[in-house]
Amino acid sequence: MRKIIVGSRKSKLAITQTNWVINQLKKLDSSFDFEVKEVVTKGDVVLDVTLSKVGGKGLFVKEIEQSMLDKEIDIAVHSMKDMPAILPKGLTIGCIPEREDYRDALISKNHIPLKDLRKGAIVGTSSLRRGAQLLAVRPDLEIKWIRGNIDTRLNKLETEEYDAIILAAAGLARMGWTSDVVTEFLEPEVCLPAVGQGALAIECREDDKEVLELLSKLSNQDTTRTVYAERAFLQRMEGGCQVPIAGFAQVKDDEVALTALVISPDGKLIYKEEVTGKNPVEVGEQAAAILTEKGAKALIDQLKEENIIDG
Ligand SMILES: NCc1[nH]cc(CCC(=O)O)c1CC(=O)O
Repeated sequence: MRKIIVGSRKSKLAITQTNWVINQLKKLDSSFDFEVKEVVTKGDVVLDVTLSKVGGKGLFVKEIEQSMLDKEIDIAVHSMKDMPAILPKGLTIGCIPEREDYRDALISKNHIPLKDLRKGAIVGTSSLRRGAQLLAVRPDLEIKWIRGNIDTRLNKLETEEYDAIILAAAGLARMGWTSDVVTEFLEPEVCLPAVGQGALAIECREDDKEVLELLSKLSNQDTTRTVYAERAFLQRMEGGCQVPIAGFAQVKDDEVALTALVISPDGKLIYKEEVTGKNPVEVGEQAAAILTEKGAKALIDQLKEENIIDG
């Protein structure tokens, strides 16, 4: 019986996601053993530094990918939104399971909703995308950088001067914490999610036929199509986790409907477009072309030059 070695980061969320995937795979096919191997990533070591200053996207996955190429591990479970647009040679996304809650969630002291937060309230987030979209509806808010794992951030809301923080609902849901902590779910009209938010990516070696066949059983078609559209858009815009770009797609009547957004960090300049079509990658590329035409790419390039975001 083959034992599949599953690489995982050490955070509670990473371990929870990894164990969830292993349990699903065991239910779908009982002919494999599994072992979890913890890998420390650069992203975990530098949690206190602003992510965009130390290399942004890819920080959480690089070491894991090297272990996979070196055959120390066979598969790895990642949050899709932490995945770089382009994978290293030899590796592939073996499957994308069904998406969890895609929304961002507001967690505030005394459960005060967004519209009732005091004037000038301090909101903690390390995401330009979230900060910009909040400022678009509440320009008076003060966006303050916050770093750390989900549990660290929830702790900082209690002990530091934040009035509220924003976290992905999916992470909270996977940890089983949603009902205890969430004040308000932010719908995509208010805060469009990050590309891939709420979805998982299971990465493996391209030539590992046995693992690919196993993983295909956990694939979800709608999620795969929507994530492909979102990532095609992201790739064309040359953005990353630390760029104020958002993209969220849903399947409607067998078509993929993608809403794509590029926004200035102060929330004042908004480029937004909805594109629908049968072919996910074409939908994403078309959204990128339209936003580029409107001037969104110029904004991204300008931000890069000003060094506000990582190149
Ligand atoms: N940026 C970090 C990150 N990467 C993935 C998740 C969990 C949610 C998901 O799987 O999309 C989180 C936490 C958060 O954004 O609150």
